[in-house]
Amino acid sequence: MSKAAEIDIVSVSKVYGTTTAVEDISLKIPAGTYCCLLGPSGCGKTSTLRMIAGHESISSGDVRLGNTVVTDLPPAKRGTAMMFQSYALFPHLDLIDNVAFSLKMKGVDKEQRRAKALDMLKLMQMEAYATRRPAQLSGGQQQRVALARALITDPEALLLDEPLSALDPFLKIRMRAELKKLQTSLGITFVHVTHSQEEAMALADLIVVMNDGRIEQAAPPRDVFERPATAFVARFMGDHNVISGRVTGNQDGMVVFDVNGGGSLAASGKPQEAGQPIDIAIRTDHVRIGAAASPGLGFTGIVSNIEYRGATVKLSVTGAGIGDFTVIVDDSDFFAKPVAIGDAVPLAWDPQDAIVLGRLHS
Ligand SMILES: Nc1ncnc2c1ncn2[C@@H]1O[C@H](COP(=O)(O)OP(=O)(O)OP(=O)(O)O)[C@@H](O)[C@H]1O
Repeated sequence: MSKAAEIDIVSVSKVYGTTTAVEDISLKIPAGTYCCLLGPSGCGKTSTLRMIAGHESISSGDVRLGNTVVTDLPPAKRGTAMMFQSYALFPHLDLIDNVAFSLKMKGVDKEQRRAKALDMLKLMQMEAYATRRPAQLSGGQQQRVALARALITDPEALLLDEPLSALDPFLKIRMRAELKKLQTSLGITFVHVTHSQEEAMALADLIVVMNDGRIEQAAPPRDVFERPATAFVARFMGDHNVISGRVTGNQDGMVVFDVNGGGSLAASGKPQEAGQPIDIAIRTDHVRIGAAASPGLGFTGIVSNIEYRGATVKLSVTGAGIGDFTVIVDDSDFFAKPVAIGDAVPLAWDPQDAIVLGRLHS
């Protein structure tokens, strides 16, 4: 196996006619990282992946793989391999010939390429199916063959475009674990495009959250979840309340702000100028039912919905200019002191749990 390479994306943009799909992004993906490009449909993640692969031209900027600038190199000369969403297997070829295909293109002789293809099928535990055709395989097996085919060139980086989206939910979780294991054992750089935050959290060493052609945050999963950089990231990752308002002052290391059309709250963050717009995030599971310890660290709202989820209960609350606030409480806490729809409940949180968010697009 070849070694992993760092991928360095330097001020890269992609313009299709009048659409800017990717706008001046810079990103370093360290060698051997499992990186997930995460974001909603149309945010530019596939375009970014295809520019790394060389399947899409780069409108401006550079991509470097290891020490080589690959911006103008064709896909086969980059040291990357791509696995497509649909797997793109050839229906008329058996698995050996499917896997051996790129070696055939490179002019490797038949015996040698078939032997290597069999090795790759062994790596993916598919050697018993070597003479079958793709249509005779399950979705998960087809995916393994597609992986074998991508890995046969000993790439320094494997690029995966929504690799799990064609699988049923059960298989998705199983293949997710297999992808992670494969990346760990090969040690090469993986870049995996997904719109599922759950998938990205489960797999990635580095999550790159994209929105509207730009990078909102690039950080390890726990940082992205615990310290979302922007309101977009907090909302996209889920399990956070985002509250917007305008700064009124700074007190005791807290920024004090008026909620749009509501009361006054405080959040941990650097001092800000009065009148500035502000967004803060509070994790839904870090909110308590009870009185706030000091002003600005809670509000009283009306329960608008209650959902039982087994281990937890989800409360929807409105109040103090906050239209839609979610509280996740442990089932035992909830049932020890249940509340009902229409009840007024005091909610509170600790100072460090109200985080001031950055504003990328303002
Ligand atoms: N070949 C193309 N020609 C014109 N516009 C394109 C082309 N490919 C992508 N786009 C546009 O560029 C933007 C980003 O697309 P891209 O496929 O990179 O996003 P994505 O985040 O991968 O979305 P999805 O998850 O839906 O694949 C979108 O607005 C899309 O319509």
